Amino acid sequence: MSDDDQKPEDATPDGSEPAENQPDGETPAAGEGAPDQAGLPGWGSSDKRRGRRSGPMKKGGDARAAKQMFERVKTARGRKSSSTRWLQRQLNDPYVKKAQMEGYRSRAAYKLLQLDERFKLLKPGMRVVDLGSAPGGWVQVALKSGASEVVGIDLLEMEAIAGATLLEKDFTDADAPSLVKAEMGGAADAVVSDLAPWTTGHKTTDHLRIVALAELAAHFAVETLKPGGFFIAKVFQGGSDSDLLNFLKANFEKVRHFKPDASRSESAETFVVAMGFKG
Ligand SMILES: C[S@@+](CC[C@H](N)C(=O)[O-])C[C@H]1O[C@@H](n2cnc3c(N)ncnc32)[C@H](O)[C@@H]1O
Repeated sequence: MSDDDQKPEDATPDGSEPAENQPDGETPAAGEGAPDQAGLPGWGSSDKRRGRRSGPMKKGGDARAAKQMFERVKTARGRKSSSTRWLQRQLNDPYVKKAQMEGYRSRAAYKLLQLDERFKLLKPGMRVVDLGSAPGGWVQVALKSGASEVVGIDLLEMEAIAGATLLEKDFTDADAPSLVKAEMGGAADAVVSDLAPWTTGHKTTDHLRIVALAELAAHFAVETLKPGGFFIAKVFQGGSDSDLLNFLKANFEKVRHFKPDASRSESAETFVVAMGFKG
């Protein structure tokens, strides 16, 4: 695989963060346009979002506002310090604010937008499968790009999005791929996967779990895509996923790695993008 597209400054080593019991690299945006976090099982409990460092404070008014937020967070009773760190990071994350302002359900939306900006993937009329779709940021991006059909699947319940079919199901269930295909009712132009297991903080374990999901997604893509279609999957940097890469290279014209700016630099996540499905 060519790493031409990999930004070296983002190549943080795995395990640079303390143990976290949360899907790596993404959390839903709070506030307007975002689902009520408490209403999302798994995502809803801030106790599950642990161990993140906050970003740097901004100068001027933003800094004052951030400090007020920080103090409010700091003095909250009964909240674990890990939850306070998560909340503090959320409050200071520019992509969380942008998602709230622009009506995206998650800051993850900007990852797909930036992947699309880099590789020019999404086109009007496309049929898109979104694996690990909750709370729905990528679904929104696909629909905004003019997708004619979007089918999303997630372990978590998702609030409906007009124009999309959303399945609440474990994608690793034996019948999940056929259910998604049945909902599509035909071949797809794109299979995108932001699937992220809860991380344990153990580098090797986390890497193996995310690669297993990415491999499952890749095999599904090869069974589902039209010739010329594309596949995106979240993976972790710094591990050996040569089986996945060899599989993608054998089935697609071009395979690249790319870490969008919206992917936090301290997160080990990156994305593999496979274009031009050979059919
Ligand atoms: C990073 S989040 C996805 C964010 C989404 N792309 C967005 O834009 O809102 C990862 C999602 O993968 C889901 N997930 C993890 N393992 C899964 C599985 N086995 N089956 C279905 N969904 C899974 C999690 O529930 C979580 O919602």
